[in-house]
Amino acid sequence: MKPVNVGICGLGTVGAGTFNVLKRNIDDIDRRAGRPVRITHVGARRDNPDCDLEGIQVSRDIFEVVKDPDVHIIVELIGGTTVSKELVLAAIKAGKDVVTANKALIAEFGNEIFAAAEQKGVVVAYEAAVAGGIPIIKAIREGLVANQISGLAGIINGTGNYILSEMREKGRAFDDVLAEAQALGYAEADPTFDVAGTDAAHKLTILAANAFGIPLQFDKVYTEGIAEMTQEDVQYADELGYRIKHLGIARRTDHGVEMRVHPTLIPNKRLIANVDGVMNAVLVFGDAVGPTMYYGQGAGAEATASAVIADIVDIARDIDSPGLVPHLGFSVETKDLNVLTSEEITTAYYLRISVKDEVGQMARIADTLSQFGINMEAIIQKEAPDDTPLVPLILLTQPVSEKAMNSAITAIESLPSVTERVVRIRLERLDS
Ligand SMILES: NC(=O)C1=CN([C@@H]2O[C@H](COP(=O)(O)OP(=O)(O)OC[C@H]3O[C@@H](n4cnc5c(N)ncnc54)[C@H](O)[C@@H]3O)[C@@H](O)[C@H]2O)C=CC1
Ligand SMILES: N[C@@H](CC=O)C(=O)O
Ligand code: NA
Repeated sequence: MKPVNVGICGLGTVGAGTFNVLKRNIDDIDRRAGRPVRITHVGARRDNPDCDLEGIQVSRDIFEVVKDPDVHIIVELIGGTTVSKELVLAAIKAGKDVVTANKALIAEFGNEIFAAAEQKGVVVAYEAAVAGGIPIIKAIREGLVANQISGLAGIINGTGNYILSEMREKGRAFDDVLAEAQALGYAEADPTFDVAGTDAAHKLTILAANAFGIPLQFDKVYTEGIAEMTQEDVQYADELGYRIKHLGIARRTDHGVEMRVHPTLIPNKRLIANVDGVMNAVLVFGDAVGPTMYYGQGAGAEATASAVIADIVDIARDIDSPGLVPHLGFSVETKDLNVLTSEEITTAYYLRISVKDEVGQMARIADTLSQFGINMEAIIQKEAPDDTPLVPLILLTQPVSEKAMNSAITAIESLPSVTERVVRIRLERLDS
């Protein structure tokens, strides 16, 4: 069989991982692909000491890789959305298939990129862009094709989960764990993408499009990060039988689609509540299959390389008849499912309210909540910490619209006995 020639653009964490795993496992990969898969050209600003580039053409200008007539597949691993977009569109224009790990690029410009690829009859594959090594795109787009998917919830940022896990298990400081995640190659070039939830929002955009057959709509994802998480809330949640995880949630309701990313309390008996460290997990609810969960390493050089190479092999297998699976899983998209605003979303809540230690405060707060139709499921009152006269009240509510919760919190914060901001974290049972 004729070999398929691969050009890698970007030789950082994932680029080097891809280069080395492909080299290490080449015998099995070739047998699986049914033809030799060869890296013939690398585009990199500088050589990477982890990669032996002997016998491989190296260009400092990545566009030289696209111009190389012998390269069939362009692997974009430079990140960002400017040069990478130019590179991917140039590759498509040149009639080449593309593999990318770039979730920002796909979430923000995927509609345009896929349209260009379909017009040209080439493939843009992006398994590595969501949940690293977990084959979640393949699972949703192919394995679950029989199902109407009602929703999904995932831990889809390895850096964030690593930080939250280390804070909870070892009491480590946020910045210290983030620096370690950067050194391990988990974090984005700009780690605020991880911390502020943007990276998870990019991935959720892609998951929701594949689950529901809707266009990519990154700008409609409600996004909160993990920067404000405190040890205090992690501990109180634990006492109530919950873990706090940073989740991406997409759900199809009678009123529209929810797309949101935020810290979430989950009952600690759920499998997904026990996914720790850099591991990711995505729970998908299909009407025929029921709940299924996909678990694995969400970041890191070789885990991500695993997904990049899977895409390369998929393309190599179908090189003469590409494009059998639509880019976002559906051959016909629906534009009829509107995306709900955050105020329209209904969830249960964890609230931590610091009140002056005076008689009747708990009743006053319960009364204020009930004025907005909010029922409580649980309430605990803690001792005032040594350095403050304020008593923490911890409440769990029944599901309520965010609009009602916003109004209730404004009313509570205006009570004379409440002098600090109310902490709120959404709570999901994840049983359907
Ligand atoms: N690190 C991880 O665990 C994961 C990363 N990704 C994605 O993979 C992509 C690459 O990420 P990393 O490898 O972590 O980043 P990185 O920063 O380690 O590597 C990027 C490489 O591209 C090079 N580069 C950037 N612009 C270039 C240009 N114009 N010409 C030549 N080289 C250029 C940089 O010098 C660097 O070596 C990003 O889109 C990222 O979001 C996806 C999943 C996991
Ligand atoms: N920075 C990302 C890398 C993988 O997508 C993460 O931490 O999950
Ligand atoms: Na993946």
